[in-house]
Amino acid sequence: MASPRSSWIVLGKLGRNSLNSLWRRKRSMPTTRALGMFRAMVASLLTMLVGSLSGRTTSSILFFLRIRETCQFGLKSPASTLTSEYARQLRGLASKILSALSICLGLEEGRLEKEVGGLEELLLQLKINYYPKCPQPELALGVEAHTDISALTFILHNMVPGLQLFYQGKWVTAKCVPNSIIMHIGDTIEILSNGKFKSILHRGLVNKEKVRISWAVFCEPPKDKIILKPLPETVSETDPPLFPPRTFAQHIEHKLFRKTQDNLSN
Ligand SMILES: O=C(O)CCC(=O)C(=O)O
Ligand SMILES: [Fe+2]
Repeated sequence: MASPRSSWIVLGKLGRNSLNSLWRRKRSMPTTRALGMFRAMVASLLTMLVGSLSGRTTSSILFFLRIRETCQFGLKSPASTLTSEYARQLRGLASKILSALSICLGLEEGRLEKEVGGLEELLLQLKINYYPKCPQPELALGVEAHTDISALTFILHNMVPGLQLFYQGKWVTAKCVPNSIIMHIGDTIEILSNGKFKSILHRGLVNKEKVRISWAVFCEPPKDKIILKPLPETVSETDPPLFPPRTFAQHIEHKLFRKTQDNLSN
């Protein structure tokens, strides 16, 4: 496997070159998709601009891509080959981790993998987070506290601290360990395991001196095909189901609705 270090260099290049490449290839793409991508990028850049003009330093999602689409765009650069290789390797890693988690739950090895859609349906999505430098980091928040909706999330970053995890009632800054990859368990696994594995609450902070960039790959089940609910083996009389059955799409909707309600009541 390409080492995490070489992978983030490559992904960094992808982040920098993607606007140009997409512009160049825009004509050969279906118009609606090209427009969609373009709008998303303009929105991200505007967020950055408004943030810096108003003195409010925000983090920006600079880019949001499906890895499979990246490959289909056929970006003719070493980034395209390495990015798809990175996706392929991550997919293998996800399988191994899902096997280990299944065994921990007393399930058959391939069970969780099957429950999240198997090889065919599990979707890998890449999101690049760009955190601008901020002279007063205590007044700004990059990515607000959340849990990931994914089954698993894999993160590489440019070795600038900023990721924090809510652990034992406190925010703890994740160490920057060279040549390592960060993995989160997301809501999907929390639901299937009936809360035996926790989807970790985390956030991203801006840094006073350095730009921070992170590349997060979310491994997600299909939106509508699968009903997510605690697996029967994880439920008992003393361990009743903690989550109602919902598709992934319904789970996202439920989270957004809850967030809106929370905001309204604050
Ligand atoms: O920037 C990071 O390290 C984490 C970002 C994150 O939590 C996310 O994109 O969901
Ligand atoms: Fe996250």
